[in-house]
Amino acid sequence: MYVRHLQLGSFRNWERVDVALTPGPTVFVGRNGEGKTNLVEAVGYLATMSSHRVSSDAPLVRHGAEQAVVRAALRREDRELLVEIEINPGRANRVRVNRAPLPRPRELLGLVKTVLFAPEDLVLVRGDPSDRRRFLDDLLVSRTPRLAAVRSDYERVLKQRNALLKTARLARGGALATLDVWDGHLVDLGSQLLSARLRLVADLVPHVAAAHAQVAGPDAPVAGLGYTSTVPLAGDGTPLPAGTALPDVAELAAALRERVAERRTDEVDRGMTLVGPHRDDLVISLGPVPAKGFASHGESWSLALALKLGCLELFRADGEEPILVLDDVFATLDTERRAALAAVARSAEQTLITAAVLDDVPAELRGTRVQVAGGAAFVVDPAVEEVS
Ligand SMILES: Nc1ncnc2c1ncn2[C@@H]1O[C@H](COP(=O)(O)OP(=O)(O)OP(=O)(O)O)[C@@H](O)[C@H]1O
Repeated sequence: MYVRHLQLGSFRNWERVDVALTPGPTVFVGRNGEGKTNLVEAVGYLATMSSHRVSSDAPLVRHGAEQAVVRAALRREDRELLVEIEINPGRANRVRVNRAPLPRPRELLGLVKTVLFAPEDLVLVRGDPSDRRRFLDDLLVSRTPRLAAVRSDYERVLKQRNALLKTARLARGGALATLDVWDGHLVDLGSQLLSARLRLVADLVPHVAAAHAQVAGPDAPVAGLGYTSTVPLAGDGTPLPAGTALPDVAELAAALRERVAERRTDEVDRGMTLVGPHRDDLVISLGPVPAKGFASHGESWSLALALKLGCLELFRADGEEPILVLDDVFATLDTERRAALAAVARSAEQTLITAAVLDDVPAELRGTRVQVAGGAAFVVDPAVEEVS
């Protein structure tokens, strides 16, 4: 899949911009603050309907405007796909696909596949569990779009249940009867989400390990993934060996139900839901030790990159070719890692790269260049450049 044309209106610093794109690598180059990342952020938004840099939509709308528009013509095999998104902070976004409005914007999720690697991804290794949960859930939804509803329903149930627990605490247990109903929803949706995450982590393990060996070299310790949960699981938090047998949804639901019952008094005391996938974590390890708190800066970078390249290979194993986005990453990588990433970037159907300094980008990726300057983005014709 590749973006053939990108048009933005009132998105970040762009009042209006139109860029025609081609398959293969494209480098967006320009001085700091010209809007290069904003362009690729919009491409990422097509896939996840969220930004890789901020957690809400408001900063995406140009100062002084009410809404932002992202419009992209994509090509997937021989088919054209036109995606139009109106970003309306504080109100529902509106999405059209091939000019037909989608009843629910989230129906877009899964249609456009991207793998985006950016400096922000260091939080996957060093950040909070919520950063890793978001990574897992975005990937889940992209691979299995029906899980978008499970994810958002779970979040809604959690909110309602937390509100009820707070009331229960204040009213000294008065609202507990209603809590049983919410427990049922929590268990039903939570076990589906948990099961899907465990499956996803198991599927990712071999791809991340292979990508890490490619990026960090064959002598580096093996990168592993595990999952730690508020629901007791066999081997909790330890790296999942390839081919691990996973519990099914019914087993997870029974375990979650039991745990919810055990923690009820604590939950009422604290006025919040203490059990469920919203408290879980993806554990990334390097050899025998967890990466968080142990891995050096360079090792953390390699792991974050391996996670993203693992996603790319996972999509490929599903028969999909996602758009690869590399935002501002080459300048921070050493020679070996640059070469490893360049090899992957060349293999992708489309790779969109941003860089402030062209020389930081490996020469084999510099073919097509979009100069970003003074509120405009224009493709540089190498023939014209040679003459000038
Ligand atoms: N909502 C917004 N409205 C207007 N301008 C914005 C908005 N959000 C961000 N900007 C501006 O967009 C500009 C460009 O941001 P961007 O991160 O894309 O730069 P860049 O070209 O990738 O720079 P760098 O090389 O430093 O990474 C910044 O000057 C920022 O202030």
